[in-house]
Order: sequence, then structure tokens, then C-alpha cells
Amino acid sequence: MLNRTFKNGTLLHERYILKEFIGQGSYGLTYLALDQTSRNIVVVKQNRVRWKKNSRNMLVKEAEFLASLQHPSIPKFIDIFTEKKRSYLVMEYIEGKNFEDLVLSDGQKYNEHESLTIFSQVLNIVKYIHSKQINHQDLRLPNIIKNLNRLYIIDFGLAVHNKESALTKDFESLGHFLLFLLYSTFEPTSKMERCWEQELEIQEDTKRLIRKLFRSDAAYKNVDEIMLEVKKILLTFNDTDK
Ligand SMILES: Nc1ncnc2c1ncn2[C@@H]1O[C@H](COP(=O)(O)OP(=O)(O)OP(=O)(O)O)[C@@H](O)[C@H]1O
Repeated sequence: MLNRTFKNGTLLHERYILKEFIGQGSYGLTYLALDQTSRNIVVVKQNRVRWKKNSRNMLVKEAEFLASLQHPSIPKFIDIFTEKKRSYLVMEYIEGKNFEDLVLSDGQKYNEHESLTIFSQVLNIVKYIHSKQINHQDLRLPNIIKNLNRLYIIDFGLAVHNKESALTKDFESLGHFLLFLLYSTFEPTSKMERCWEQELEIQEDTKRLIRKLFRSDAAYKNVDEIMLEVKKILLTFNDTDK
């Protein structure tokens, strides 16, 4: 088998002891491992053998992006190495749950104020990423993680350097993220499916914000513009609506 997973306990690079296989990404296999140097649990991504060259390039690119980003809400780059013709990227392990699991498995509900507050925290991280001339391009629910202390964005496997189309993609994904949070409290009253603008009982300004995020002609020029609008909307809430 070309992409066989390693046994738990396998030692890599004389430093990382594989503890658990946690998933298969677009270009490789992902494990949790114990870093014997720091004694921390880390994430190890291994490139796929099948499309070796391309997946190695993706791994190197992800490593470069992670290394150029230093933010408490982004996994830290730890190591990159090649062993027995396979390449590995090691990064900080982010403990927490992603928003898909929080809502769909744990039944978490976020009202409009809470949704916008979480949204603005995510915007803060995206603002930092964009300030480094990087577009994430994969801001899906499984890549946004929450723990008791903070929110995180992971998986820079599809990131690119500043590109107009990538900016539109990031904003669109942010629109989907906000809609998903808002839908967590939605209780259907009829069997008829309506569009989100009819279904969700939210402020007109929030609707306008989402509509604008979905516009492919880049209605927002940058994250600052979005943040300003979210701030204004949040200020309109009474204490009882929070
Ligand atoms: N730094 C990290 N900290 C914690 N979990 C992580 C980290 N990086 C990846 N994961 C988790 O490891 C699993 C595999 O991740 P990976 O990025 O390889 O693929 P994916 O996100 O499932 O797919 P794709 O790459 O196609 O988007 C996912 O469940 C992801 O949440």
C-alpha cells in the first residue's frame, strides 16, 4: 500500500514518536506525535507518496507559510525533514474543537450577538494573515478551532500569496462561517425551504454584511472594512439581546 499509515510508536527523525493517526488531508497523512525534545504533543504531516513531487511542494509551501506567521492563534512551525524518501512537516498541536463539531455534534448554539462576536475574533486572525500578504483559501468550519482560551485557524495547505481571487474566496468562506453560526439557533417553522434571508431573524445590517461577503466583485476591499461594520452592528445590541 502506498499510503499505509505508520504504527503508533514509530520514531521519526530520531525525535518524534508517532502516537495517533488523526486524518488524511489533501496531500498527505496527519499524526499526533510526542516531540522528545520539547516533550510536547505535536502534529506531523507526511506527504502522499502517490503524487510525490507535487505533495512535497505543497508540504514545503505550507511550512513556509507557517514559518512566516507568528500569531498565538496560528499553529507554530516546528520542523521539516525528509526521511526514507518521504517529507514531513511538524507543527504545534492546537487543542480544541472545530466549529462544525461544536454545533453539529455538541449542539452549541450562538445567538446573533455571540455569532458576530466569534466572527470578529476570526476576522482578527484573518486580518493578521492578510497583513503578511497571505490568503488562507480554506477557511472552512473544520479549520476554525475553539478552546477555552481562544480561537485558532489551522491548515495552511491551500494558502497562497496575495491574489485577488483568493481574497474573494476568503471573504466568501467567512460569509459561510457566519451564516453557519447564525443557523445554530434556527428552528424551522415550516417544511418549506426558504432562502437564508427569509429564514433567519437577524438585523438587516447583518444580512447586508453577509450579502456583501458573498459578492464576487469584492465588495469589501480588506478585513478592516468588514471589522468596522461588525463593530457598528455589535454596538446596536441592547444588554437583553446579548
Ligand atoms: N495544527 C493542528 N492542530 C490540531 N489538529 C490539526 C492540526 N492540523 C491538522 N489538524 C487536524 O488533523 C486532521 C487532518 O488534517 P489535514 O490538514 O491533514 O487534513 P484535512 O483538513 O482533514 O483535509 P484537507 O487538507 O483536505 O483540508 C484534521 O482533523 C485537522 O483538524
